[in-house]
Amino acid sequence: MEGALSFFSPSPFSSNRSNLSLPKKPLSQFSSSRASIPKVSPLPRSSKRTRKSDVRISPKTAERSRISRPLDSKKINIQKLNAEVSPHRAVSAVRLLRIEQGGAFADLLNEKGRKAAENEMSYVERTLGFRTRDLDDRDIRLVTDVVGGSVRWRRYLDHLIMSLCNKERMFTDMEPLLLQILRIGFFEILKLGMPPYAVVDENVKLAKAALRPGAGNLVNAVLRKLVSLKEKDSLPLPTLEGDDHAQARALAVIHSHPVWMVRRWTKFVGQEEAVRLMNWNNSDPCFSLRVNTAKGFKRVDLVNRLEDLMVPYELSSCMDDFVRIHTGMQIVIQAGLLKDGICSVQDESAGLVVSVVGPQPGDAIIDCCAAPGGKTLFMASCLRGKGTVMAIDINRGRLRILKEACKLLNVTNVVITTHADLRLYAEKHNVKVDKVLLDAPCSGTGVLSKRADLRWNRQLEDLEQLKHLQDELLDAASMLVKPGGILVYSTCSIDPEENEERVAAFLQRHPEFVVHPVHPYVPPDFITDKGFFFSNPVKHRMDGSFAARLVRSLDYPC
Ligand SMILES: C[S@@+](CC[C@H](N)C(=O)[O-])C[C@H]1O[C@@H](n2cnc3c(N)ncnc32)[C@H](O)[C@@H]1O
Repeated sequence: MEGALSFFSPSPFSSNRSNLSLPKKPLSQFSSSRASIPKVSPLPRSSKRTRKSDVRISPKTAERSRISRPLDSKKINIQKLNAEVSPHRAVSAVRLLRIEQGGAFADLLNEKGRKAAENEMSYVERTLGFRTRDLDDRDIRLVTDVVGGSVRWRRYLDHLIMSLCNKERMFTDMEPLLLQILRIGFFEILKLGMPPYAVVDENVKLAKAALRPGAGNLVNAVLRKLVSLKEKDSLPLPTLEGDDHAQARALAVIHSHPVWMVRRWTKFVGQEEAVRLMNWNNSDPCFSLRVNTAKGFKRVDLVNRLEDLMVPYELSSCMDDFVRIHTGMQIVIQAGLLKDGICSVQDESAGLVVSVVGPQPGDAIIDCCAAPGGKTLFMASCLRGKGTVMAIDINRGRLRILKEACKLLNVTNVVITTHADLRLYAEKHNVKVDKVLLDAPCSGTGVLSKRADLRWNRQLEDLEQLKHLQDELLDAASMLVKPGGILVYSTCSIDPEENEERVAAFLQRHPEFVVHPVHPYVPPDFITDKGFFFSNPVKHRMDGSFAARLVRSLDYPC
């Protein structure tokens, strides 16, 4: 579970649709050609070939699209400015292209907001050969919404795009940039409710400028077809019919998830609950802030700052140091609340896992898979300067982020970082401590609302590998627990095979451990009948997390 705000963590920008200020021009100004919707027909063979070469990115553009260091903004040639194309669409299209090529995350604009925006524009220039005007705050919000949303709704959008192309080949052969532009247009019309003809017009302009006039015509035709079908309320979406598999496929399109996830959740919790979960995953993420007590701040200080900034908040009902905000994260960032170490972005579910560990001043704790450090930092602040948290992680880059965060939050005096593979570390070192947290690598199915692209990066086959790794890491972590000490196993997965089943398998292999029910540590609403902690995204309106508290018996020799 990644609780700390970092480049790897979810974008802190709340996707706040109610804050969207839609294009201010009257509709009529955008709808230059409301004439009949051209039919998108397959091209004749000969012209198709011509067109195909036409639609491919030229070698020069392809070269530009190669992902490398962004240009120095000072060297930018003003002649490359294209004032016609809307900045958020150009940036979104290039960003989506980079995500597809594996060169970027969906959650893009972190606390370095302005700098990130400048970098994004450099990528636009490299890829498209022109810049647009700079992104303003509204554009940044739009990029966040459009990129996150287009990634999240990809299966749904692609189903519709494919249905509106007359031939499947036309969709499968579509050049990547053109596909991104169509996804943006479909998402803006169907999910952001932007004025449709403005969306058509603007995306046509982008396609013409970024590709060629023909691509603009195609975007025009397909988007207008969409607008017409939407107006008639007859979008070509699958219906819930047939056997379980057919229904899962239909749900996977309608709610834009992988079929395997739909099938799995339907099996575990039933179709209705699976649909609720998918709706949650598709909803705008809500963020929580943890006040940094290690720097002497109290929750009331954070609340006062939020009130000054007019950011609406809710006090967490289950965690004293936390507040929830649904909107206004960008304001929080710009006001420097994170940069100044007043608070961190951390989901309450991650905070509750720390409650299960129950760190007390004077404890010696090992956080086995610690980076980027959300839980390490919270545990460290609970120690109030007495005791230690050893933060182990195999990933050097993520560990570096953790170290920086320790400095920012003033907890370097109690945190020791160790770059190691936990399995090797546990074998080589005879260290035994009071409390060990293993926040294991997992499928992340509890955090899909915040991690827009995660659902597409996970395969069913990954589960087997993950389960194997989780078992190995549990065995290693158990070696670091002193007799009478505590081992907390946690994940940000909602899958029983990564949670209860891993604990059951561990207890079979390690009779020296028993389950210690989590009743004293978290509210009753979060406790399973086996005494584990579990936050259910639908029920608790937070990320899904699991934690088991295991105690090493005093009677077994180490
Ligand atoms: C779920 S994340 C941990 C999130 C972290 N606990 C937090 O709250 O910010 C899992 C971490 O396990 C680390 N990891 C994976 N395999 C590991 C291994 N063999 N030894 C140590 N760390 C490992 C990954 O690098 C990743 O940072």
